[in-house]
Amino acid sequence: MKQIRDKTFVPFIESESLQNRIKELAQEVNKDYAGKNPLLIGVLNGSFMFVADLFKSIDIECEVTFIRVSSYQSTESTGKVKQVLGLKEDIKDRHIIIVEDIVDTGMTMQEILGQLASNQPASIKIMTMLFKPEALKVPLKLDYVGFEIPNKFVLGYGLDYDGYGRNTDTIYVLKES
Ligand SMILES: O=P(O)(O)OC[C@H]1O[C@H](OP(=O)(O)OP(=O)(O)O)[C@H](O)[C@@H]1O
Ligand code: HPA
Repeated sequence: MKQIRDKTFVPFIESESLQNRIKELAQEVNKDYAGKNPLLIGVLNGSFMFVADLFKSIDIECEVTFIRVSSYQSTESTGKVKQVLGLKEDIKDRHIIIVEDIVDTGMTMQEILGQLASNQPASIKIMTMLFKPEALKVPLKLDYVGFEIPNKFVLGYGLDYDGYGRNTDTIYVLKES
């Protein structure tokens, strides 16, 4: 069990399962993007651990960068998605893979997609480590999904509760009271 502020979390996805799945996702990228020099765009903060582990298992020519968007406070979405910040690279005619830790309502990803698509990339695909199908509020095609999970608040391996709890190699879920 793990206590973060006022909430208790229990183990949900162990490190070994996570790492095995990440290696499989990297193999898919190696196969799908050979010779295409893709640009991985990680969405900060949550994706930083996932991107780091994924990137180490990608062995084709490939670049990585990060953008920032913040929409969550506490354990519920505020529904307000801010602007995408920090993209310095020219993505025109590039093959883009957006890498997220989690797609929950999908609002963040919808906003990112819209803003990146307006820069005329050659292609855009989405990779997310976790996906909550029951929480999705907007139509989204997710190209690479690590794990589909129930609509429960999760923590760890980059995911936070009010900024805390990101620093674990296991993913935890909020304990039912
Ligand atoms: O599908 P949605 O309902 O839009 O939620 C997903 C977003 O929420 C989290 O980010 P958050 O805004 O918490 O910022 P953080 O990555 O800095 O923790 C997560 O990293 C996604 O970006
Ligand atoms: O379940 C979650 N946990 C942490 N951050 C999140 N951002 C969207 N959903 C979640």
